[in-house]
Amino acid sequence: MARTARRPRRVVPGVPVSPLLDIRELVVRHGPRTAVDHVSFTIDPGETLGLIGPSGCGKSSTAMAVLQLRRPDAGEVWFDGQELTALDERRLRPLRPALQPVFQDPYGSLSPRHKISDAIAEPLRVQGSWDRTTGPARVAELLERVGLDPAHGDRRPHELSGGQCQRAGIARALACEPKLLVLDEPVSALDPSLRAGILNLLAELQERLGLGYLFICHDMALVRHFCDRVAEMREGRLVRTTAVTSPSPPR
Ligand SMILES: Nc1ncnc2c1ncn2[C@@H]1O[C@H](COP(=O)(O)OP(=O)(O)OP(=O)(O)O)[C@@H](O)[C@H]1O
Repeated sequence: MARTARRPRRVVPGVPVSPLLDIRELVVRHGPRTAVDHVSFTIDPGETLGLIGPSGCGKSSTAMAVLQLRRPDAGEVWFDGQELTALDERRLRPLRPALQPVFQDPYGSLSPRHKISDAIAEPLRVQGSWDRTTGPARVAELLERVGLDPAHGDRRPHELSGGQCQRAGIARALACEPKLLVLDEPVSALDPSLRAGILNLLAELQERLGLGYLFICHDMALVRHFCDRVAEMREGRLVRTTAVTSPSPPR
């Protein structure tokens, strides 16, 4: 894998940073099975926390609860100073755009029937920020921001490569002006030659926009390469959280 820029976070000494995301004693059950068992962690603005562990240890269940796509069975999710777990759906709705997922399967995250430009415009329409005059230029700007030609907006997902499609998915997430991206194995389905490009894009967006990332992954080398801290899960529990002190050597 080509070298990916992991830049040190801009932290002003002596100035405390309030966490963007604060997960407290999170519990998610699927029927009798406890998938997430009293998990706690924080993510600061501009920070990347890697969440790693074997298949079935509860990473995606944690992600779904963070996104509030699955309400947890116990525990608290605090985001940007608000307790999401205390809000009903009506009060949660305006906060949802700030928490955006990017999933593993780039084709599965976009409707096969719709043009890429429509997929990116949809969150703008839903939020009521779509304007027929300025909207298309905003979509073009988002496509350019993720390294796509605005002409790609006229294509459908199957007419793009996996890497281009993942970039379009990221553009759609950015349309919501998020503060946190939940990246669930965002490069695992991609050809290794495309992975560094997506990771570099994510690093650049984080630098520019100060986004927090929850980066879910199976691959410890990749997590150490890309993240500021690493949280390890086993059988639903968080077994350790460690800071990544120095970037892994180039391969
Ligand atoms: N909708 C569901 N219904 C029932 N059980 C589920 C459901 N989703 C997950 N599980 C179970 O909960 C446990 C945790 O699954 P989860 O998908 O969160 O783990 P994961 O670490 O993300 O796994 P992977 O890396 O394979 O995606 C597993 O035992 C899984 O079988």
